Amino acid sequence: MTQPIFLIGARGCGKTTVGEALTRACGFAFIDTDQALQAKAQRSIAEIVEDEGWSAFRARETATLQSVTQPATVIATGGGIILSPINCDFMRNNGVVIYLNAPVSVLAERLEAFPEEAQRPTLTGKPISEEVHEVLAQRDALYRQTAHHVVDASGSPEQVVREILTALQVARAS
Ligand SMILES: Nc1ncnc2c1ncn2[C@@H]1O[C@H](COP(=O)(O)OP(=O)(O)OP(=O)(O)O)[C@@H](O)[C@H]1O
Ligand SMILES: O=C(O)C1=C[C@@H](O)[C@@H](O)[C@H](O)C1
Ligand SMILES: [Mg+2]
Repeated sequence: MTQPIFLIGARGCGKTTVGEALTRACGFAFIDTDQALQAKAQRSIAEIVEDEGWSAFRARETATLQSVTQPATVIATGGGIILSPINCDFMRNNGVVIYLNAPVSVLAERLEAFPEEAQRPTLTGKPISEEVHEVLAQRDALYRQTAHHVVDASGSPEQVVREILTALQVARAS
């Protein structure tokens, strides 16, 4: 299989961390849309949002997703990639989409330990755990609708990689 693998899910579910580990396990290349977008703009996401607003960031995100997609690549996306139906259709039609699903408590704990505000400017103005709860409630159904596979992302990165590989093997065998 050389179809691109798209990792989707909430901030802190581990798309970047698990994506890097997954590439080592399956020999694919790795691309992260947040990192590619910031490198091209030569600005952080917080700076882009402050200068241009969220809708301009979202337009850049769609362009980035399309430009980085290629075979044999694991693509870690931004947490809000599913807000655009264009992105959802694009990922479903051009690869395998995996939702890294983790409970609010796990997400909030990780984000509180490593907030990385330059990449994750606030979405609601609320404290992290409140924001994670509110945003996941709005987006969980979108992640599920877009994904071909839902994987438990609350374990270690190595465990999550194993779960992804199992989901892909089961899908290939059936
Ligand atoms: N499976 C895991 N076990 C323990 N810690 C993890 C795991 N996955 C990620 N982390 C930690 O949680 C933090 C957030 O992870 P990461 O940046 O990979 O999330 P993300 O899904 O890419 O978030 P974003 O949507 O903001 O890009 C990092 O500090 C990372 O080390
Ligand atoms: O959840 C979100 O809407 C975001 C998540 C991050 O990965 C970045 O893409 C950006 O901070 C927006
Ligand atoms: Mg990330």
